[in-house]
Amino acid sequence: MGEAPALFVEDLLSEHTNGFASKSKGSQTTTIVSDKTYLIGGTDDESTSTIEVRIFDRSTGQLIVPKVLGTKPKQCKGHSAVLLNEDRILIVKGGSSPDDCTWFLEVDTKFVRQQRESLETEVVAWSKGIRGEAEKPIVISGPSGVGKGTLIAELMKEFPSMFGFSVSHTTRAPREKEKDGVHYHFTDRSVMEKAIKDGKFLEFAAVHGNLYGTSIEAVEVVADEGKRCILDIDVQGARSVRASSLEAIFIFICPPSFDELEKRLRERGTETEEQIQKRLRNAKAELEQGQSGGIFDHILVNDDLEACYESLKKLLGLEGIVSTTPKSLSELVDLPAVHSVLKIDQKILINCRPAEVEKASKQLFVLDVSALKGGAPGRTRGLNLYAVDTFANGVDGMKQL
Ligand SMILES: Nc1nc2c(ncn2[C@@H]2O[C@H](COP(=O)(O)OP(=O)(O)O)[C@@H](O)[C@H]2O)c(=O)[nH]1
Ligand SMILES: Nc1ncnc2c1ncn2[C@@H]1O[C@H](COP(=O)(O)OP(=O)(O)O)[C@@H](O)[C@H]1O
Repeated sequence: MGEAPALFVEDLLSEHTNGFASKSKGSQTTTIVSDKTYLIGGTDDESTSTIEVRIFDRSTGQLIVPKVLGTKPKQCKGHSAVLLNEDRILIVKGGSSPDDCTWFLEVDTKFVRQQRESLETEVVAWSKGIRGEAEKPIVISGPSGVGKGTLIAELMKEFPSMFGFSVSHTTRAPREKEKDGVHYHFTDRSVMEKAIKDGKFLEFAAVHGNLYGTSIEAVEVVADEGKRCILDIDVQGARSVRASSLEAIFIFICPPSFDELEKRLRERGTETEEQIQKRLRNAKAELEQGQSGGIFDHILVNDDLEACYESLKKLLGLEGIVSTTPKSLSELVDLPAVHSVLKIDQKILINCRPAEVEKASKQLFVLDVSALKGGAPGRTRGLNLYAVDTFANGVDGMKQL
């Protein structure tokens, strides 16, 4: 009996690895997607702290260094690569913590195709894999002074472990109480324009005479904390996000009347008269566009603040929910550097060599990728990782991590 399950898996792997998974040589993997070969990691340049990507185009014989979007994964001791659905490569990092071991290199997803067209160059995008059901981001729009910031602040105060704010970049000057990196990343126009050109932004728009934009990193930072992302962006930005591959819930906030909007804006006391006039002029168009359909899933009227906040909580399914702390992943084992992977339908078997594993009972993991959601820009959600206990007397059972 003894080693049977482990041997069985080894046999499967040695028989099929070349057919399903990528070839691995040292710390580099090569994955073939139509006429391109993706070379991941293993560059001779010791100075890079992240996993590098190059593409060998077999039709032209050229080696291309693509534009890489998204936060790159940090170097690791060894990784495996598996092609999924012809549009993304799953990377399983060895020697990495459980919350950093699964990454996706998107090579032909909708987002990558869009970016390839707009940046007119070869593009790939990294997206970190997140286990479990992280909820869709929430986009909140509405005219200046309607109460977006107030409602978001209440939500974050009541559910601090559930929501995280996407900190936008802007070229406008900070208000007295605004902090750089908390309310906005206050930026020079030339710096922001360059970052936009480099593909670092999910969306951007000129609003009230300034440039505002959501960086890909702003959304990723929130997902990495295991939180649901809230974006406070204008109608043009909401339209861009709607057209992008970021799945989100879109909410438009309306004032009870135009006079009330003007009153709130004046009483806030953060703008000059000229700025107030500009914001009120723009509010007319925003209200028309916001309510005309096509962009927003929900429209809320912010008349009485408490009533509006309750409606917001209701549509987000938060009624009667008490804030919880995210589950800690620290008790899970790290994947060893030496491991092999095998794709069977939508399940990836990750086999860890017994000698490398601290706990011999956890030498086989199953990564279920059948319910993937999201992806670049942002994280890939819905991963399911199980450890299969392979004790001496056989497969002992599956334990969800
Ligand atoms: N498109 C876009 N709009 C943004 C972004 N950040 C903020 N905005 C919008 O820019 C507008 C002006 O924001 P702000 O100057 O903070 O003024 P406020 O709306 O009066 O508080 C608002 O409609 C915001 O929703 C962003 O990253 N992208
Ligand atoms: N329902 C409401 N009734 C009265 N005042 C409100 C209400 N909601 C927000 N306010 C106030 O209106 C002003 C503008 O709100 P704010 O959240 O800054 O708007 P926005 O972020 O949409 O520009 C603030 O002074 C805020 O305290």
